Amino acid sequence: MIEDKRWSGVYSFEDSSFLMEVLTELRDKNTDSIAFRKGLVKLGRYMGYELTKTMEVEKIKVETPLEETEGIIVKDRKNVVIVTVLRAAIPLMEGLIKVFEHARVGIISASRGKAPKFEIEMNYVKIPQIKPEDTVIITDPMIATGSTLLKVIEEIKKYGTPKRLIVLGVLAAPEGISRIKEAYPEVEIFVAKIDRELNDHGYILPGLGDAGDRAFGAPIKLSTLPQVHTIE
Ligand SMILES: O=P(O)(O)OC[C@H]1O[C@H](OP(=O)(O)OP(=O)(O)O)[C@H](O)[C@@H]1O
Ligand SMILES: O=c1cc[nH]c(=O)[nH]1
Ligand SMILES: [Mg+2]
Repeated sequence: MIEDKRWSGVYSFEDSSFLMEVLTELRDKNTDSIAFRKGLVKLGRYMGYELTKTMEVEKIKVETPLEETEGIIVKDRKNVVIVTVLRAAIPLMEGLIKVFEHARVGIISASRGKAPKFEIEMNYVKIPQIKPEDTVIITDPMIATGSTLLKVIEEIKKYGTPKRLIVLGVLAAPEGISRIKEAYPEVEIFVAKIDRELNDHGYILPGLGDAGDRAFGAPIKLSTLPQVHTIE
């Protein structure tokens, strides 16, 4: 993992050829949604594993069948709250929870409106109580304008003050990172890669497109459905 010099507490995994290969598959426009979801699960799992390297460990004694020896436990692994931002973070969370199997899980729905306002609709929030010993990991694959995460972090803070507040994503734009770090300097950000910029519609370049749509298919507005059935 590499700390980006432009901010403090912002890390990418560009030094991991394995993670960069998974990211390359996600970027590819020909990758279908099955492979896309699998890629996100993989990234969640292996970025979660990398994250454990930043956690406090405690030395313990362990009895093998033959003799006593030294071992360790990663203390903070047991005090994790994963907050999943719908929709695109679902597969990422599936991978992450394999590393943090004790995690309590919060779910927040967030949907970003169109440019230039990027208003965030957030109407489903279920978050467990956050304790001082907790590490909160917010999972959202894309940090674009940062509007979604600013609103999500503001909400999460109502549930308690954790030991660490971490954002774990796949791609980020510098604009989004700067907005989050300005508002919440204590938040740590871990992403597979920091991309170049945003386009006029708020999409990350070179990016991977709309993560939610690529993982689950593009939603349609009910009003555009042909009225083939009537419900009596
Ligand atoms: O940093 P921002 O500019 O706020 O954009 C990032 C958000 O956009 C996407 O969600 P989207 O609103 O597309 O919802 P979806 O996951 O249901 O597709 C993505 O999953 C982030 O939550
Ligand atoms: O590039 C982007 C920006 C926001 N949300 C996405 O899914 N992709
Ligand atoms: Mg989307």
